[in-house]
Amino acid sequence: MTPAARLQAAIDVLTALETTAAPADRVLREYFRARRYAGSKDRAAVAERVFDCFRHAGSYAWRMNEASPRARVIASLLAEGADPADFFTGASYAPAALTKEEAAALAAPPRDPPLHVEGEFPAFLEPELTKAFGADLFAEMAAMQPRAPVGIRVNTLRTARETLVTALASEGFEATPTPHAATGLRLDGATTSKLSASGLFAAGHFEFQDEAAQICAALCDAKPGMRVLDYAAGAGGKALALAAAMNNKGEIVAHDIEAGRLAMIGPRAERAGVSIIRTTTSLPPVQYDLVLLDAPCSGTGTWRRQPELRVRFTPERLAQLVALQAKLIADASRFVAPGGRLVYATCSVLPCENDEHIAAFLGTHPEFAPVPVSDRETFFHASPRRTQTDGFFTAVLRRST
Ligand SMILES: C[S@@+](CC[C@H](N)C(=O)[O-])C[C@H]1O[C@@H](n2cnc3c(N)ncnc32)[C@H](O)[C@@H]1O
Repeated sequence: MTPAARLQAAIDVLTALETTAAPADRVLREYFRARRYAGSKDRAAVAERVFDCFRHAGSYAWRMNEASPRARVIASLLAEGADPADFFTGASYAPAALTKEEAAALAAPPRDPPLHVEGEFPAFLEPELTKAFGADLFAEMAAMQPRAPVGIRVNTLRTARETLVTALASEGFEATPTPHAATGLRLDGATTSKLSASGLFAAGHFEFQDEAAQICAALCDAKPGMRVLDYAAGAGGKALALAAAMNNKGEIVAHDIEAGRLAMIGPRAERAGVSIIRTTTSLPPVQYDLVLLDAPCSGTGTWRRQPELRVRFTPERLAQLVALQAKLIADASRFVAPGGRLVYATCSVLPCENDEHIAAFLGTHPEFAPVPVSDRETFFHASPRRTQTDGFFTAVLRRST
């Protein structure tokens, strides 16, 4: 593909993403499956451009007075010091020549951007993000821009962290132990597709999981022999981490509203050597030592990995999620036995999805009290800037009676 054809491909993919809720990497895969002539360098260049246009969606649209995929791709060229007119020529496979309006926008001097454009976040989130980060807002938003490193969780049922570091090195992967999670490794230069092709992955020596999610699993303090309910287990990322912490002894009930997600747990558990997880979409009224609610959320903590979420998120979706989370906390809490713990977690950095829910829940459920996560913090607040992980929240609550 010519450089100009790659730009047209990026415009096509960004346009397709305007009418689907599918993740950007899946849409990219489908786009190139139908275009076998594109080589790996073409695919990488188009993907890089698409993600860049999501990471900088606000400032690119501001620069061009227009948020269309084409306008954002033009602005992305400008940002890298190229002249868009050299590529937007209308030649075969190249994007159509610049319009008069586009040329005028490019010629105009840059205007001072408003706060949300400078911080590259949706305007409606400004109050929430300001509440979350205060004076650090811009620094926090800047830390959410670069691509995240690959994070893996060492499966201690199969191997030890040091052993896996050595084994990965022999396959050409450089892995560094994570500072906070005892089971974590960080691989700055690797890709998930290369790592998942490794025999070590097939043999269940590791799972893909960011350090923040591993810290959340550690805060659950799951012990061998416990009875555990993972109330929104999805494909089982946390349930598998809990099973390893429990040394595969005890019982984990993995519950979710979506049977399709739960179905992914079986093969993952088998690979990991885990036999204590049972999946279900309906729960009898039985109580557990530990109930984890890893709630559906905005995913604002994962913007580094899924930059398209910045553009796709709406006030209506946030309101729906907040209402659902409040209901799920109350629902999940009924399954906690006296003396047991409820752990609430999200990969969101917004107080309305995190601390505010817990404050409201504690106000109406005096039988629950927080168990501080450290000497400094009652609840765990992670962010790329604070903890060099994804953004994440965890609250641990103990039930007295
Ligand atoms: C953040 S994801 C869970 C991720 C999972 N714990 C992991 O570590 O891989 C949230 C899950 O909540 C589930 N969910 C949404 N509404 C639900 C409900 N009413 N009851 C139970 N689960 C629900 C979704 O299907 C989704 O799998």
